[in-house]
Amino acid sequence: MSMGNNSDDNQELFNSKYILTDICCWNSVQSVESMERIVQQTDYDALSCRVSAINKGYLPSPCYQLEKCKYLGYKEIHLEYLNGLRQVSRRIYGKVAKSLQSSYPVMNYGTYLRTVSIDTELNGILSKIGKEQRVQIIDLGSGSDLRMIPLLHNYPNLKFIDVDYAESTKVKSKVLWGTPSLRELLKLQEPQVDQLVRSDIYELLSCDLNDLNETCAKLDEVTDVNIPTIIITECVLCYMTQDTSQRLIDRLTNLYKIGYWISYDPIGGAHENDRFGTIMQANLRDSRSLEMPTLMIFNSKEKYADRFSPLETSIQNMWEIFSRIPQDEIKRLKSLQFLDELEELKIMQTHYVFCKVHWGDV
Ligand SMILES: C[S@@+](CC[C@H](N)C(=O)[O-])C[C@H]1O[C@@H](n2cnc3c(N)ncnc32)[C@H](O)[C@@H]1O
Repeated sequence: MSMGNNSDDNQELFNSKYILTDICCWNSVQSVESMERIVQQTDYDALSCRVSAINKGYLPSPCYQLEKCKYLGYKEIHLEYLNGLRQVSRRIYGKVAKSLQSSYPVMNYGTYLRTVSIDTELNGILSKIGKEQRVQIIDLGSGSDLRMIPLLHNYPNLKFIDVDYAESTKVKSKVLWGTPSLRELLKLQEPQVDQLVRSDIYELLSCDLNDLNETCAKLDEVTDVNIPTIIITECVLCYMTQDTSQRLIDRLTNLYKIGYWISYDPIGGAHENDRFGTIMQANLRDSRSLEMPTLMIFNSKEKYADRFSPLETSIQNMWEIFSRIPQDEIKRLKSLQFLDELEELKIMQTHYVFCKVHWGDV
């Protein structure tokens, strides 16, 4: 078994606490809403988790994000975005603020781990490519993520494309445009009626990733298939079906000649006594009518990575990544909040994976 302690007691703890709050921070049953809207709302959780990790000092990480990635103004960018969001939508801001109230240390650790892992990997790839040749990042299901801002600042040869449902991109577009500092950092042009903000270095695309033709047609307009391309799916493939996610992977890894894919997702757990995935699915279904169709299909690291076969792939669970954090950084993390649930952190983080894929040269 890959995940250590798996007792019923621990699973019940998860049932009552972490699984519910990790993905689903408010409890209203939303059976009347379409699945698209329900999935789209998971971005508010991701944003509130990030803001919580910033408020408590987990992010930005001095050794990973500041020293290695040279991210400047990380906290300020997020607080400005949050302020902008309050102007654009009191409803969404209220949801984000509400879920901030239920942020546990294990969740802050989880947000820290996923964020620094992706940022460090992105920085490593971009440094390897250098600043001479053009490169592009496509963040599929980007939600409110703001990592394009420090990356675009540090890499003048980079173009960044954020992709999400129309509702998400509309809100993000309004917030970015309505916040002068962010507008300036991204060199944004004023959006035309019914259009999204854009600039030479940044594109915000609205499309449903399940609609492959629409997605490829829109990407075709703003990307170059011949330059190195980094694709990010952070907590996104888990909301798609096996078929549609596989078709997306196959199509994009064929389309872009030189590519890197960074994917982060939960996995259900493969051991026969492992109830993490089934409890998570039940909680999501009951509390939000939300489905993760492949959680139990790609339930191990090996099965998750297999989706990218035969490409060069490496995959780790987040507990493995946690175990390699330098002692100084661990000491810093421990000073932020009292974490008495190390076993729970281990169970949770062995059920999240960080997958890196590469194809073509460079
Ligand atoms: C849990 S949030 C993660 C947001 C961001 N990647 C992050 O980690 O902060 C999932 C995001 O994926 C988007 N998403 C999921 N399925 C999608 C689809 N079929 N088409 C477009 N966006 C999708 C949602 O709208 C949401 O913004």
